[in-house]
Amino acid sequence: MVCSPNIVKIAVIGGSGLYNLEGLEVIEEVNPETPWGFASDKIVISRLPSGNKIAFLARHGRGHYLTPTEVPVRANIAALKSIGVEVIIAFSAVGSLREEIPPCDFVLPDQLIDRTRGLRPSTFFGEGLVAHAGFADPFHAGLSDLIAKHESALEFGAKLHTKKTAVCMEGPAFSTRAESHMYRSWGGDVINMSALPESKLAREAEIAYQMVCMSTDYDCWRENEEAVTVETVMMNMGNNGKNAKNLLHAILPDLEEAVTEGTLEPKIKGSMRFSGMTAKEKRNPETVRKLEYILPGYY
Ligand SMILES: CSC[C@H]1O[C@H](OP(=O)(O)O)[C@H](O)[C@@H]1O
Ligand SMILES: Nc1ncnc2[nH]cnc12
Repeated sequence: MVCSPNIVKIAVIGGSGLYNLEGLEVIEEVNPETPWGFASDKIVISRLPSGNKIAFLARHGRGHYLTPTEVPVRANIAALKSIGVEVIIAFSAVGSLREEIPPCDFVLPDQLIDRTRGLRPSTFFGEGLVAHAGFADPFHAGLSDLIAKHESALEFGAKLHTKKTAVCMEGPAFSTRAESHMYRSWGGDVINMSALPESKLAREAEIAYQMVCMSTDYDCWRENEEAVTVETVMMNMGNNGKNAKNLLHAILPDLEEAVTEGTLEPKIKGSMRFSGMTAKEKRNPETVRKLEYILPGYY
């Protein structure tokens, strides 16, 4: 029997080098049309040993055909929300801006610097409905703590670093050396092209979101060292992909329990309920209708 997909609470977004979850029984693939279009690829729903389900979405599509700027992030988040997702673990290949984060180490950032350039739709709001999400802490502390407990699942001598700052740049070209030095001076620890608007849209959709960064290179700030290339990134993606799966399999039992029992803190569900600013009579009915898809009954 095919179960209803409408109770998949945990999702994984896979980035560069992580295009599927192996070793799980795939139940079905879904591709809902959201008010913001279709997701990057079909969402693959698998059964966990416990009987619970998990959703997987390849950020750039399976086969990696979307640039970071082209990823339909609103559709991705809305589609996950529509199948019941409450928690997202998002994997991302990152450049390291710190000596102590070598390639193959993992990082759980707790802060974020936005260096995207306004090319990506980055909110579900606007067009006749103004609302503001709290985003002081862009990642989920409870999820981060839960993941950090499983550092020992990492192979190849990889370490897991917590409470770091990620920089999200536009791309697709990598940074200049001057930019890389600037990000270090700003306090950036790792850099990618994917943390935004993904984390922000997850917050607007009331989904608990933690990015798991997998270091692939030292970007281009090290004097007299070769700057990052796709070749460097690919070289380390094999080990990182294996460790991503190791980590995921280690955290899932705790994560399933926390999600089932509703013990993850802080609570994200309900955080948008009083976020709206627009007077009822001034709200655009079309926008209200679209928002019903992610925040039913709120506006
Ligand atoms: C392949 S290097 C640049 C690319 O890698 C990261 O992708 P993802 O976050 O999906 O793993 C980074 O954000 C860039 O998009
Ligand atoms: N150096 C880098 N800059 C931006 N995104 C990246 N993803 C992996 N390495 C990166």
